[in-house]
Amino acid sequence: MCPVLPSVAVNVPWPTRPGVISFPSIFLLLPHSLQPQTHNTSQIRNFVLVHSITRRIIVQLRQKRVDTNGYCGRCCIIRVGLRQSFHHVPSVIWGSEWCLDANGSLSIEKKVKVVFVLGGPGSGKGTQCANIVEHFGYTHLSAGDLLRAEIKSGSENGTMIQNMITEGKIVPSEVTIKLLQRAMLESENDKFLIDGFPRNEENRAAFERVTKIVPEFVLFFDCAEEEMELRLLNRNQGRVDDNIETIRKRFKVFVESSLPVIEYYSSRGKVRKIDAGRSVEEVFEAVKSIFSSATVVA
Ligand SMILES: Nc1ncnc2c1ncn2[C@@H]1O[C@H](COP(=O)(O)OP(=O)(O)O)[C@@H](O)[C@H]1O
Ligand SMILES: Nc1ccn([C@@H]2O[C@H](COP(=O)(O)OP(=O)(O)O)[C@@H](O)[C@H]2O)c(=O)n1
Repeated sequence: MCPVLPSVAVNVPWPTRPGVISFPSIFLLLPHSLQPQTHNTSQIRNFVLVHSITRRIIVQLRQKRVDTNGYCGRCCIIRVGLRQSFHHVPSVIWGSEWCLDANGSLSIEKKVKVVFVLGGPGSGKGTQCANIVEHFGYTHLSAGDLLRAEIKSGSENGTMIQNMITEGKIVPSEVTIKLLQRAMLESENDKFLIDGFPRNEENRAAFERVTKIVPEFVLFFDCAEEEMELRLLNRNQGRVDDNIETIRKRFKVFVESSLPVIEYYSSRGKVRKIDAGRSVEEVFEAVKSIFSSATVVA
């Protein structure tokens, strides 16, 4: 019999340490027979730790039949926090790293390496990211793709996101950052190309404040507007924003809001600028040399 999980409202706090996605609220899934008030944690052998209880996780738990050691029936979820009680916690569950935080509470920690991929609309970010994924083992997270998927999912923010994209405007950081964080946590990889983000100062500052992640470097695809316009008009992906009116708005937003972000990182020596007006192959040659030397340095 599969465990029956109670629904739990979880308030997941923002992470607090540099380069680490940390969720101090850890939940222990236990067979009902081991109630929190009565159990001796050293006896617990049959459990799953999860960072937050989402519908997706509940479905996964049910499918995985976590109750594998002969326990059956109801399960309960308790919040735990004592370091000494959990010395026998296995180190890896579902590909995430687990450890104790500075306060001695259990947390999921996932150290991640991030490269921001920036450039005007149509500069070739997505095209080159696909190549980088293939050659350098990164996971590609396109902020635009995540936002479009959110619209499709029927999310309560869907209409707002749809309107912003149609107008070429930038979606509030909170929404985009949550999508990026979720995607990073759900991935088993620890190296991410974040494409099309941060797109303005608010995106940049909020991401840094919330995740404490500092990018390894920023890949900047520099391309003339005329070339980008031609590429977008020929992109042919049925996007609502690839029409001349919205394209012009996006160019304006790029110059006014995104270029200052690139300048910010440039003043900190983080920007690797590439002439993106050349052929896909030539651009990728330049990209390769940047990633090859970044790998050597790391
Ligand atoms: N170097 C290039 N030369 C010509 N066309 C390109 C080049 N890079 C990308 N494209 C094409 O231009 C369009 C926009 O590229 P894309 O990678 O989607 O840009 P972005 O992600 O920056 O908006 C796509 O149709 C793509 O096939
Ligand atoms: N950080 C981001 C990235 C994209 N977006 C929205 O998504 C649209 C498409 O972004 P995209 O990165 O997929 O495509 P390009 O404009 O780079 O071609 C943008 O014009 C914004 O409306 C956003 O609001 N915030």
